[in-house]
Amino acid sequence: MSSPTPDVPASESRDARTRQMLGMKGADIKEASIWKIRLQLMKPITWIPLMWGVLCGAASSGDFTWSIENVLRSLLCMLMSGPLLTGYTQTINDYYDREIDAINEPYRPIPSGAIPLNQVIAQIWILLLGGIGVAAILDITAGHTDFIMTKLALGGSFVAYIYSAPPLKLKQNGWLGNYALGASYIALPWWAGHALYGTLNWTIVVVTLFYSLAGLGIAVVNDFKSVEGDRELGLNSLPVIFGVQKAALISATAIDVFQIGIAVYLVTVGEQLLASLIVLLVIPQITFQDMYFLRDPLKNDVKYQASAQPFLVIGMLVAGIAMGHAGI
Ligand SMILES: C/C(=C\COP(=O)(O)OP(=O)(O)O)CCC[C@H](C)CCC[C@H](C)CCCC(C)C
Repeated sequence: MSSPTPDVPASESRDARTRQMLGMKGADIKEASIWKIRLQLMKPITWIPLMWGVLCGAASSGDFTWSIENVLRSLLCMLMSGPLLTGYTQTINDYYDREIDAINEPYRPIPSGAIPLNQVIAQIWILLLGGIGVAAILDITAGHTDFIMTKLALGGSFVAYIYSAPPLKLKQNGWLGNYALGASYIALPWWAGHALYGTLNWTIVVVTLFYSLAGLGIAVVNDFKSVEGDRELGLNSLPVIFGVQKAALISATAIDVFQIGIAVYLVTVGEQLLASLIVLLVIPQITFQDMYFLRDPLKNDVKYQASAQPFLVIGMLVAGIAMGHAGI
């Protein structure tokens, strides 16, 4: 084990290492193995929502049963959506952001020169092909003749590409970029989980795209950390377009209204009990918005996410179970 950098306190150095392993911001560490650098590029912390989305989809299919085979297939699907395809997404995002990062976060793996560009490109291809390959394996083992998992993996990878790469670079547009983010964290893995066990249908597609508008609200919360930089670089995030306070209100409204919208929909399909549970799970989120986020979005964005998000993600699973139960 290497010792902490001499002029940095041990606890700070440990914190930087943990941040590096998870791919969080503030991972400013000088010496690390190339594998840790590769992992840092893949930002493991961001895999979690996409892996969770697969569970929600499996639940909404109504056809998941607890067998070793099904558990293994779920794990394979999570490997595809998390480490492989989200890892690809994050690596390609850092690749196309390398010039901006050289100004804002020069210690990141690419601008700091910790990994050569040709190795980054190789990593992008390996993760992309790995993700598509696993999707094809899932299709073959599930007997899908329409190769739905492969199509979803290809579609998701394409969205990830246009999110980060010019000329479209969706992330430059506050609405489009954040909706793409919301949909890829809620709808896409949900469809994958659903299609793995059942048949993906238009109702599930439309309902989860509606749910993704709550994801848009969540994605906006992440824009408060970089308002000044985004303004200077011409990135039209919602806080840049509307100002901090109004953008926070839009974000909180989207988060609450679209979750409640899902609860209303569930009532219409006869799932009153689980719909009420979703409404109950929105209440603490509103409380944290009032306590932290709306009072000072710039200071409390991370604290708000950490406090409120668990209630949103539990609500997603409840919605998945309700849809499965209603036979949608
Ligand atoms: C790169 C992403 C977010 C980072 O954005 P940003 O540049 O603002 O953040 P940094 O400050 O950290 O640089 C995520 C983008 C997600 C993308 C729109 C689509 C992802 C697609 C899925 C990975 C595909 C999954 C398909 C599967 C489940 C079938």
